[in-house]
Amino acid sequence: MGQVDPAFIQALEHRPKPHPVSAANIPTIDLSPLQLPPGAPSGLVSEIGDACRDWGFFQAINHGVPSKCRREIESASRKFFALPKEEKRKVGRDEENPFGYYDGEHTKNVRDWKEVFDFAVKDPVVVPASHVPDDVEVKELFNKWPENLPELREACEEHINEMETLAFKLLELICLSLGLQKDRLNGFFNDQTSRVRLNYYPPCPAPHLTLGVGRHKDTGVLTILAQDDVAGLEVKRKTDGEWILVKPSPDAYIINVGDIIQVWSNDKYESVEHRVVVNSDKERFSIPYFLYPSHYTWVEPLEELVNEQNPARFKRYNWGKFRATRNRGNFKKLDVENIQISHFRI
Ligand SMILES: O=C(O)CCC(=O)C(=O)O
Ligand SMILES: [Fe+2]
Repeated sequence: MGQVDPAFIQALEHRPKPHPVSAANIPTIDLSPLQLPPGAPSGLVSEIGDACRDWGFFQAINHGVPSKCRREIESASRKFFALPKEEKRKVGRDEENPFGYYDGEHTKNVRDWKEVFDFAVKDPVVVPASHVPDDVEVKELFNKWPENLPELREACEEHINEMETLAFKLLELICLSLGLQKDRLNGFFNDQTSRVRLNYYPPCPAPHLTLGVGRHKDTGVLTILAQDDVAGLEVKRKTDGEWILVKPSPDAYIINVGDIIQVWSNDKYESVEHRVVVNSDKERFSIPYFLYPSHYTWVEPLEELVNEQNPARFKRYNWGKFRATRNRGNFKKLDVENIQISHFRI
């Protein structure tokens, strides 16, 4: 324990189990029916609906993303994190702009054993100037790219294009599975605030005491994650609360529904807790793409999905202000719990 700063040490009940459950796995869904002509019969929509309802997570194969694109961003990410700290800090995150490199993130007030590099899908992206509810001012945020690694920017921009296509296909499938028109949600993304994170989890001398990312739920609409061949992601199984280690599968993407889908669907699809365990000898890389709506979106249960028998379970909240409030907590340790959708529960 002496080797690790106490800021990283998890409370006893949150430490990783020595023998995680890995016999079970999240559902695997073959997306190749998306290549069929429209209207062709397939069980895809109900498979997606079942996975979203029962797990909140699934693994997508035959997703149509070229493996070259995946290899290029993975390789550029490795090169970036291998740079000296001073180089990485040249594109460091600051209180004004949350994009770029950062190695001090806290999840639920415990420091994560990781380094990250964040960038927005739209550059610049428009967000609220502050978390203060009455402040209507907005600001533009620009991505920061390392000058000495131009291939990082190229690979990331290619990745964004591929992920965007996949994200909107998945969103259509999720809409259909909820009985909605397939484009029902598209209007929320006109000024989308989506972002991508490169995660680097260095080997850790005390993996039994720390986490790469503490338990959390993703705040956005959905997340598309590329993980490398080192296991680390654990998903909380809905049936019994057990942490399930997701087995890496080359080329697959791991999809999970975020808090916004939970609210839109009025709890039909829950945003499920997950975390990342680290290990003492292997480094691990992962790349989540977080699909986020326009900052001015008011998130609330969709009117088609509420009625007298099933009234709205959440009050509406403003997405941009929610994120701005959350970003304060990620940047420094706060004395209060981070903002959660549960605070808007009716
Ligand atoms: O690294 C992973 O496998 C997951 C990371 C994650 O959950 C996140 O960044 O929100
Ligand atoms: Fe996450």
